[in-house]
Amino acid sequence: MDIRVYNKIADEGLDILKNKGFTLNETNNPEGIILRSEELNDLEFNDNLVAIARAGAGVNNIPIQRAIENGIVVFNTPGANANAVNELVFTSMVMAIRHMRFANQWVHTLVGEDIPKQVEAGKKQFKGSEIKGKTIGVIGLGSIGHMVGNTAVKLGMHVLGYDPYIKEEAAYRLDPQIQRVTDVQTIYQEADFITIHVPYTQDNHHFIDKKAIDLMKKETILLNFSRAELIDVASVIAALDNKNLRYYLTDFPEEALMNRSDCLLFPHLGASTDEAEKISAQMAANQLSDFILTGNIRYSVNFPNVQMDMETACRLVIVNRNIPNMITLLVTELGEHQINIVHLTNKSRGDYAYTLIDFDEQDPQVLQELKEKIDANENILSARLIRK
Ligand SMILES: NC(=O)c1ccc[n+]([C@@H]2O[C@H](COP(=O)([O-])OP(=O)(O)OC[C@H]3O[C@@H](n4cnc5c(N)ncnc54)[C@H](O)[C@@H]3O)[C@@H](O)[C@H]2O)c1
Ligand SMILES: O=C(O)[C@H](O)COP(=O)(O)O
Repeated sequence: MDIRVYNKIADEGLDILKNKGFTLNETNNPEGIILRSEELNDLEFNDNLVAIARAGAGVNNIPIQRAIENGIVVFNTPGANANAVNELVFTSMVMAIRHMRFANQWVHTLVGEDIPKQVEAGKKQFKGSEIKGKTIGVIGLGSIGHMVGNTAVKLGMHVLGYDPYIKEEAAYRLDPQIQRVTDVQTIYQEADFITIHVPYTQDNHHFIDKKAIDLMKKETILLNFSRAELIDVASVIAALDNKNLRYYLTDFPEEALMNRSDCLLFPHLGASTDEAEKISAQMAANQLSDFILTGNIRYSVNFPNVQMDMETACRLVIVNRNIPNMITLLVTELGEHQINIVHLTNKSRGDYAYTLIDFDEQDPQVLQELKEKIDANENILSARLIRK
């Protein structure tokens, strides 16, 4: 069993894979892929590939729809790097309004034995302001956004939160002082800081565009630690130029933003901490290896959670279209091969469904015939046999 590793995945995750008997990067036909931000949208899937695990949150670098059609399960690691991003968001806000970039640069220019005196004389040029008492608008209240909102409350900010798709468990985690708004325009019109924490999809390209920026208060500070494509940078630059926006703080630099005193640019550092890299790699490795070894699914972005203890000699793992009669078809096929089903579970999500069937048949010829029969059905997107 081989896993293709892209990007710098923490050793703690790779060790999990090795300890479970996987090899890393040894073949051109791996069963699984583990990655961070590697762009895979044009990747041609190899025959053995059954799963892709993203050690991190964003999956816009993975061709999810094409993966589904090939029966490939895609995972991410919700929440694993949320605190790292949360801390960077507030660091960047304080850096901006306390002029820390320029203050630090200035101090490094000082020479002579009277530096303390020069510091006291020169510090007035860097007088800043505080975030306490200001209003922050948080767009997206998931793993990162809810933490940002809660931290902002603790720092004495007034928090407006917007997330029409928030999951119930995320809503429970929100500090009650966060004011939920049902219209994102309220955030544009009222916030001093606006930070966006939503996944990038084709539907929300330039989520924050000229129209949105035109609604913002003069001197708003805009933060983007989610994805470059969520924000129309040309409109950001125009608003910075005419002082309608005060600062743009982002993890996604591009040429047009370079060398501006009103931008703080970071090299996509949100998740780059020892802690986040370790937890993300461990979660991704566990999800990927469990799926390959048992068929169980946790935290997939394109399939439902499915967990069933494997107590039999053999398990059939099926990805199929979510249409009538699929279970009947599978059960009939097993019956025709005189196979007695011990456990069966089936869950669907949208147009696709996932089925695990446990039984004790071990005759390789019978199993091979069964798999070929099932594979031949056009509504079965993938079929796999796992032996204990
Ligand atoms: N800079 C970094 O290094 C870094 C690190 C982690 C995540 N990210 C980015 O941040 C994104 C969010 O991460 P997360 O872990 O919080 O994800 P998440 O899935 O936990 O939360 C996303 C939230 O956005 C909400 N949402 C979706 N569409 C929305 C819309 N149109 N309007 C308002 N809310 C909407 C969802 O309901 C969900 O609550 C990731 O997809 C990734 O692109 C960047
Ligand atoms: O979506 C994410 O998790 C972040 O953008 C982190 O990306 P990285 O793992 O490449 O640092």
